[in-house]
Amino acid sequence: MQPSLLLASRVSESFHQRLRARFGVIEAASADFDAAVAALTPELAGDIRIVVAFGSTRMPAASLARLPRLELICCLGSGYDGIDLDHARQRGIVVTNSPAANAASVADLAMGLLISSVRNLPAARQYLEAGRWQGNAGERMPPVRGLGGRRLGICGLGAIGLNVAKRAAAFDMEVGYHGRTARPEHPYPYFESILRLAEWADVLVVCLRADAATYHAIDAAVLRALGPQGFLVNVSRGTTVDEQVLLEALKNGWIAGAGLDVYEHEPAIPAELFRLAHVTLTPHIGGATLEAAQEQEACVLANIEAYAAGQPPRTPVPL
Ligand SMILES: O=C(O)C(=O)CO
Repeated sequence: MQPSLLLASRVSESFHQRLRARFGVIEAASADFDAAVAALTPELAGDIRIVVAFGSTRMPAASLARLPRLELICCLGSGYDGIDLDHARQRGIVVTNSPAANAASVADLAMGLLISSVRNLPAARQYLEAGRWQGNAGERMPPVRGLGGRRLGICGLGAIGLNVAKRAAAFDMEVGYHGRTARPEHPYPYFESILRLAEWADVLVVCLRADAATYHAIDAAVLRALGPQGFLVNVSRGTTVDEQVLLEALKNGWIAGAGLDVYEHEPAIPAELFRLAHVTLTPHIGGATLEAAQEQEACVLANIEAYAAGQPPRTPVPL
């Protein structure tokens, strides 16, 4: 009998077919992992050896415990913060991610959010909708400072951060960064803390891995240091930013605006954010390009094939 695999996130048809060729694929009956696991009969749950899902899928110990023969969790994407890693470690469950597979895609979106923020795209649309664009010589939206020459502070110079830096250079921006360690092999100035980076930068782009060390790394002090002309873009995880403090900052003009793809309690978004015209919001679509999906799925397949052949996983995450 083929080992069972629980597919908890949407994937391409070709990937689905390849999984079906080797495993008994059980599709999650709900977009919520807990509900999907709760909906399985004990027999089905007892057969599952592999879970494939986006790494932001919340997989708490209580649900993982209902899969007693689980051996491998493969994350589509770079993050794996949704998984109770202590539980995985204690049970010897191997966890893999797809490092760098979606870095270009996420960096593209970061630039999109950056341009949208700096050039006021949500407000521009509202301006049109309100019928304020009248005649050729009529009222125009006030000019703003362009991107060229602005200082871009990257929090986290991993694969995504490096792709952001490359794109920013094409926009004639100055790049600096903060990360766990300095990376002298890259030409950008290193700042010893996010606070120092925020003092220097006009725009902060957050590309941090979510863990205990980066929880609420963007706090009141950082936002105040970024200042009333500054913008925040977050394409990493919502937990890296204190969302309540960010709301205060946006409402009270501590910063000029924000572009957000990720939220602290996804998929819930504070309703107040929708009322702010200087905020661009997207529903965690950083990695949602066909190219990224293809690379992520190839990486998951390589890990699953190694597992099926009794070999070490290709891209395990540290447990
Ligand atoms: O790679 C990931 O984990 C993502 O969430 C991309 O947005």
